[in-house]
This record gives sequence, C-alpha cells and structure tokens, in this order.
Amino acid sequence: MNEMKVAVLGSEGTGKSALTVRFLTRRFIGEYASDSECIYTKHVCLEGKPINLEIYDPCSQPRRGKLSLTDELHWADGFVVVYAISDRASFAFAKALLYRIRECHMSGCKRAADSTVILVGNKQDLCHMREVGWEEGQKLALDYKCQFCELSAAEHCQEVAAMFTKVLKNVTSNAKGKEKRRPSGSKSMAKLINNMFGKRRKSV
Ligand SMILES: Nc1nc2c(ncn2[C@@H]2O[C@H](COP(=O)(O)OP(=O)(O)OP(=O)(O)O)[C@@H](O)[C@H]2O)c(=O)[nH]1
Repeated sequence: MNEMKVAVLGSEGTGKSALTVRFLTRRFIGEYASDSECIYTKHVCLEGKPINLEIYDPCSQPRRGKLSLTDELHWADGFVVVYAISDRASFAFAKALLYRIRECHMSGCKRAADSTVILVGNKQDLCHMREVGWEEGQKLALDYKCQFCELSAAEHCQEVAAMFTKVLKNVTSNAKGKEKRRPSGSKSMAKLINNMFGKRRKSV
C-alpha cells in the first residue's frame, strides 16, 4: 500500500483542524483543542488504489518562537498552507511559510523539492469580513508556483475533499517521477522523526 504524508500549516485559528476533520469525517465541528498536535491516519482510495494517508495538524500555539519548519519539511510529501480570508496577518504568515518551503527547495532539501503545495484561503463564508482579496491569494500562489483555492471548511464539504484530493493526486504524480531516483528508507526516516518528536496519532 502506498503511503502519503500531508502537513496542514498556517497560523493560529485559520481552520487547519476544521479542514482536516472536514476532509476525514465530512463533518464540521466548531471548536477543536488547539494545545496539541496530531497525525491523523486514514486509508483512502485514490484512482482505485489504496493509500495509507497521514495528515499532520500542528499545534500552532507559539511555534517555539520562530518559523522552524524543518521537521515538517522532512516529513511531508505535500503541504496545505492555510490562511483565513478574514485575517490579513494569517495571509502574511502563509506567505512566510511558502517562502520557507521554497527556501528549503532551493537549498536542496529533497522532500521539499519533491513535494506539492496548495495555498488555501479558508473561511470564505466570512466574506463580509474579508481582509484578503481573492486576487491577492491567486497572485501569491502564482509567485510561489503553487496551487490556490478559496473555500470554507464550515460550508464546503465537497470543495474541501476536492482540495485534499488534488494534493494527493499531485503527490502521486510527483512520486511516479521520482520513484527511480529515491532510495527506499524514507518510511523508516519518517517513523524515526515521529518517534523523536512524539506526535500524537489518531485514526479516523
Ligand atoms: N466561519 C468559519 N469559521 C471557521 C471555518 N473554519 C474554521 N473556523 C473556526 O475558526 C476557529 C479556529 O478553527 P481551528 O480549526 O481550530 O483552527 P486551527 O488553525 O486548527 O487553530 P489552532 O489549532 O489554534 O492553530 C474555530 O472557531 C472554527 O470553528 C470556516 O470555514 N468558517
């Protein structure tokens, strides 16, 4: 069975857990504990093939004082970078995340170079409180050569599923291209990293 790892990143309160739980359970739950990080595991079927999917939903309570993505960059195959359209500061944070992912790519971090990224403007239902325009999100995604969508974890079940599916499909096509290049062992490395950082696991 194939394995895929996706990290959902973004500043506090942007809806990372809401998006993840919406995708995994199809439900929107208003409040989530935000003092712990989780790796959710789920078996999904992608284009007829079974995938063992892991989704990392970090705790965004002070990230050890600085933007240190090293663990995630080495762990994930794909990234969902989330901001809230009603929160300009979260957009700036998303930009900083995209910069870090690209920086890691440029410096030859294999994982980031092979990974796929989507920028997500969440809370589209709060358009009356909008602080970040759709065009700004689209432009940022173009600047960083990643995909982009706006949606609402609260209201859009199908769109959330489609967004994650897009990431998984891109990861699959990247993986096909690099299959011959990458030596085996990434799985055990990921397990080692998980053990080192003691992330909690939840099966959905
Ligand atoms: N209106 C609206 N509220 C949302 C949406 N998505 C999440 N929220 C709300 O935003 C708040 C934060 O959502 P979370 O999913 O906990 O956000 P998070 O990014 O995981 O937060 P941390 O764990 O603190 O980093 C909660 O009150 C959610 O109900 C959305 O699409 N629309």
